[in-house]
Amino acid sequence: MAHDEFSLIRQWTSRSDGQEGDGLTVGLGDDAAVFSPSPEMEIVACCDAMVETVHFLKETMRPSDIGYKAVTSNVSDVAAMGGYARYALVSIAVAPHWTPEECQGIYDGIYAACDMYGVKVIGGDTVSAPDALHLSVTVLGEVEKGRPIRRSHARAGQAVFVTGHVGSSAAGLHVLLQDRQEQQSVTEWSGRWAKLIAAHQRPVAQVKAGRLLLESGVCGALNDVSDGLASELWEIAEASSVSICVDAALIPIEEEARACALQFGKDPVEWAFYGGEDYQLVGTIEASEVDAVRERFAAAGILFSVIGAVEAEQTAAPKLSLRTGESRTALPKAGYNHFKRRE
Ligand SMILES: Nc1ncnc2c1ncn2[C@@H]1O[C@H](COP(=O)(O)OP(=O)(O)O)[C@@H](O)[C@H]1O
Ligand SMILES: Cc1ncc(C[n+]2csc(CCOP(=O)(O)OP(=O)(O)O)c2C)c(N)n1
Ligand SMILES: [Mg+2]
Ligand SMILES: [Mg+2]
Ligand SMILES: [Mg+2]
Repeated sequence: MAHDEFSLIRQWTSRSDGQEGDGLTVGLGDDAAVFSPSPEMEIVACCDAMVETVHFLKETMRPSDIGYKAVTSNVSDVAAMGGYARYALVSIAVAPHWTPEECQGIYDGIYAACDMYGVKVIGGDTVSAPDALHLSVTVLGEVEKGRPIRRSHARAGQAVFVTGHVGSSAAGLHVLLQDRQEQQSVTEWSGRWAKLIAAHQRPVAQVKAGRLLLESGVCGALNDVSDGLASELWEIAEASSVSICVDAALIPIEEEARACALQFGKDPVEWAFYGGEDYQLVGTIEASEVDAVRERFAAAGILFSVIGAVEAEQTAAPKLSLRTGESRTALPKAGYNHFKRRE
């Protein structure tokens, strides 16, 4: 890119001009940003990166999708603590095969997601990279003091639930990668699998669900689904020293994902447990409060499915098991893992 980084930064981030106010005393443009959290709240901080070839290819994501999803995955982590996001810091390392226009597209997606979640971009970093684009986003959010929802707070007897559908993003990715093999372009896919492709490219963080769960006061543990349902449930079970049993028939899998799996000879339950990137919330609630929580979710128009139960830890029994009819099988601790790939 034959540009200097200073003019590029100005170009990409001009939408952050004049953003001071409402707790932000120094916005983007100085050495660092300065802000105060709202009274009665504490700060929630997280950071997720996206790397070309690992998290996306030019064939699977438009530039704006990359920016949008990088913000979403962070807002989703804040939602999984019961909080809401307020500020974002964006670090981008640009490889030579990315044009300034494509990078502008990434920022269009970043700002689109930030507008949607009420987040201000207050800083970042711009550097060059030799061979792949890296995008790292840090989000700072807020949650009521002393009330963040922890993944270690699942208790035996609680019900296990998940919001929305799981497995759709993996289905969309499968279609996109199939498409790539057939040398088509992402933009040509608007037909049959559009919903699944959108689930992969433009996931939605479940902020409202997280807030609702915090306000209910009956949520035990909570995680967001980035690596797959199995991995997230394992994390909850390990952190809480409990066992979890889920029922295969109760896993909310979209009709389109089932049809897609059928077409490509894949297993939709496998996508749900081991696919990842759904950014739904999975957690536990007091069993006696299931109906009340279900009603709150219905009123908010959010899909809420009870999928299993928390059990006391038993050394001989598996941490995570799947009930299919009368039989019960152990679910391995697998899912997306950066250094260990599933066959
Ligand atoms: N390189 C790192 N340095 C410091 N902390 C990290 C690093 N990578 C991950 N973490 C922390 O480890 C925990 C688990 O990370 P991760 O599995 O990526 O969570 P998630 O799936 O929710 O994004 C988080 O608290 C995260 O902030
Ligand atoms: C080209 C391509 N191949 C594979 C994937 C699948 N994939 C990449 S990373 C990932 C897991 C989520 O990313 P991670 O960095 O682990 O996020 P975190 O768990 O930290 O939120 C998945 C399912 C993808 N999105 N794109
Ligand atoms: Mg992470
Ligand atoms: Mg998470
Ligand atoms: Mg991960």
